[in-house]
Amino acid sequence: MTLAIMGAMSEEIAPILERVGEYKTTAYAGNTYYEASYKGINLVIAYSKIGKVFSTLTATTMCEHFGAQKLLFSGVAGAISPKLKVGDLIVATKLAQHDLDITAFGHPFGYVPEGSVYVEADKELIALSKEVAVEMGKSVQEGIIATGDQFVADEKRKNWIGETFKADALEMEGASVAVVCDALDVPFFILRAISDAADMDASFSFDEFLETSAVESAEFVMKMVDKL
Ligand SMILES: Nc1ncnc2c(CN3C[C@H](CCSCCOCCO)[C@@H](O)C3)c[nH]c12
Repeated sequence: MTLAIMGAMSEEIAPILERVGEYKTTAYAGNTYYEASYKGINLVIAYSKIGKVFSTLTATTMCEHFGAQKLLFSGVAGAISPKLKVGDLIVATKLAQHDLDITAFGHPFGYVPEGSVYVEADKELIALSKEVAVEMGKSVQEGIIATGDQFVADEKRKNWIGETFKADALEMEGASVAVVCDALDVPFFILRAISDAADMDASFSFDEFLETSAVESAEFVMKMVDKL
């Protein structure tokens, strides 16, 4: 089985590469892909670079060019739910694009014809994450994640996203990865560790907690890989 492990920033996959140890590096389509054999599983690892377009390219490449049959995303996110604090983990049950807007034609935010506002993550992988959470003694929240091509650092915008999509966290890649994997029939799982509260202090919090939150998420994802 070929398994894709994806992040958006180098800091999000660095802990994965460190854990894997040895890997083959391939330059392809403006990005770098790392392949490794890990406990009998062929891994393809990459960070996409920031945003929905780059993450669409990487997720598609991992599936179509490297033959990934499942995709796990590990990274950080901004909290919307007040229950989510820095370092907390959230598993996406479904994801939406908060900056997709043709409401001028009467459609809901996040919707375009022949699409859907939400894309649901793989239930088996979510169930596996619940097992890992118990084994690790970690409380992992499940919720809706909203994705957009903006680093959100504004209480008003954050709350609008939360109310409009009933979202618990926000980031910049998950929903585009979801659309790709859903279209290609590749089971996917999106895990994020909170790095900030998407408010006026977000950029400072993000800078402070990116690395530690990225490790939190990566360690959890690798425990899932160990059980696949
Ligand atoms: N509040 C927030 N709003 C939106 N997304 C997030 C995320 C999730 N990731 C982090 C990263 C955004 C960082 S852009 C700045 C990078 O600086 C690079 C050096 O200048 C992008 O890949 C999405 C954490 N907090 C967020």
